[in-house]
Order: sequence, then C-alpha cells, then structure tokens
Amino acid sequence: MRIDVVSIFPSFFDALEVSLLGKARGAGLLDIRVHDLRDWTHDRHRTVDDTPYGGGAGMVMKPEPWGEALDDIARDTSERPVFVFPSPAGEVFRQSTARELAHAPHLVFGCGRYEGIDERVFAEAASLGEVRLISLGDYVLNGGEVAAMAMIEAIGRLVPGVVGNPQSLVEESHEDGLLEYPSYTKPAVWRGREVPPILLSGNHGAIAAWRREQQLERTRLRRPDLLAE
Ligand SMILES: N#Cc1c(-c2ccc3cc[nH]c3c2)n[nH]c1N
Repeated sequence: MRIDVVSIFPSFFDALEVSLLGKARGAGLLDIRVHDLRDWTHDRHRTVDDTPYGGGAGMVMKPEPWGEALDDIARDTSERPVFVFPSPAGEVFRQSTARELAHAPHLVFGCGRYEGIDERVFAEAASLGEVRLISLGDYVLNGGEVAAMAMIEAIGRLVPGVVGNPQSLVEESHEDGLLEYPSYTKPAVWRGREVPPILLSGNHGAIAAWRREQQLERTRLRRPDLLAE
C-alpha cells in the first residue's frame, strides 16, 4: 500500500518511522511518503494561506499549492488514489472505515491547517480520484495531522503482514462490535489483587465464555450506543 501525506508540518510524521509502521515500511509492506505542501509554492515567502472571501476570522489554505501537489502525487502511481482530508465536517472515522481504506492501493492524506482548505480543492481532487472528508470525532483540533496519524496507524496495521499475529486483530475492541475483554499477566497476585481465577483454570471453553460476558458487560456500561447499532 502506498500512502502519501501532504502537510505544512511534515516532521510531525517522523513518528511513522518507528515501531510497527516503521518496521512495515522497512519490510516494504507500506510505502509512506510525507511531503511539505510548501514545496509546491513559488513565492519567496512560500505562501500557503490567504484571507477568506466573505470575511470571517482566520486564514484559508490557498488552492494553487494543493492543486499542484495532488496532481504530482496522483500521476506518480497508476492507481486512482483515495484522497482523505481530515475534517471536523467529515464522516466519523470508525474501525469499519479503517478496514475499508486498508484495501485502497493508494491513499493520499491532505492535512489542512488554519480555517481549512479552499473548497475547490476537494472538487479538483475528485477529478483525480475518490475524495473522503473524515473526522476523528466531535471535538476540535488545530489541523489535520493528529487525525491523519491516527487514521494511518489504524489503517496501516490492518495491511496483511504488518501485525505479526493476525489473530490479535480479531480479538480487539470494535472488531466484533464490542469492547475488548480485560487482560491480565503475571504475577497472579499483585498488591493483594488477584487475577480472576477462571483465567488460571485451563478451561478454555469457560474462559472464552467469561471473556465474552466481560465484553458484553463493558460495552453495556461504557458504550451502550454500540449495542443499539
Ligand atoms: N479530522 C479531524 C478534526 C479536526 C480538524 C481537521 C482538519 C483541520 C484543519 C484546520 N483545522 C482542522 C481541524 N478537528 N476535529 C477533528 N475531529
């Protein structure tokens, strides 16, 4: 999978060089390329923003640099890209979104800043590929980078081979629509607190049943909305 990221803060994505995704890049499973939007400016100040038409506070990201950046990136592969623009006005990102986007051969993340990106950029991108405006959740961030990082991790880890044991992807929160069960490891007693005895019983059927019940109880308590779906 090829993933391109365009941002005015490319160093924000240095974290993608470590841990699981860093290993996947080294193994050739993920081809992640991070770009500085200002590389597509042509003035001495490398300007990427301007005042909003119609007035209002803040600045809007100019369309020209975005247009040139997306043109160059789209023509760099034979696959029509899926353009993902993190946006508080987008669909909410869920595990189902991650699973869907993990099948895309080429993802391009466009990270906005200021008050956002000139709307015409999304229409222009639609002439090059699929466009998705996606929100991390109902709260306000200062830009798209945090959201893009979260989405790239959630998507990247689903690409075959990235996570060593695919079984671990199955037993996770939200994979089966429920929150995951509690986990424990040695010691069996820690500061007087015992591991639930069922987990030490060796009765795998009973352990599976207990874990399922824990999932249902936690979901009922913490995320009843997931049970209503
Ligand atoms: N995704 C997402 C976002 C954002 C977001 C995304 C892009 C920009 C560009 C300027 N400000 C932004 C906020 N806020 N809250 C979310 N869940």
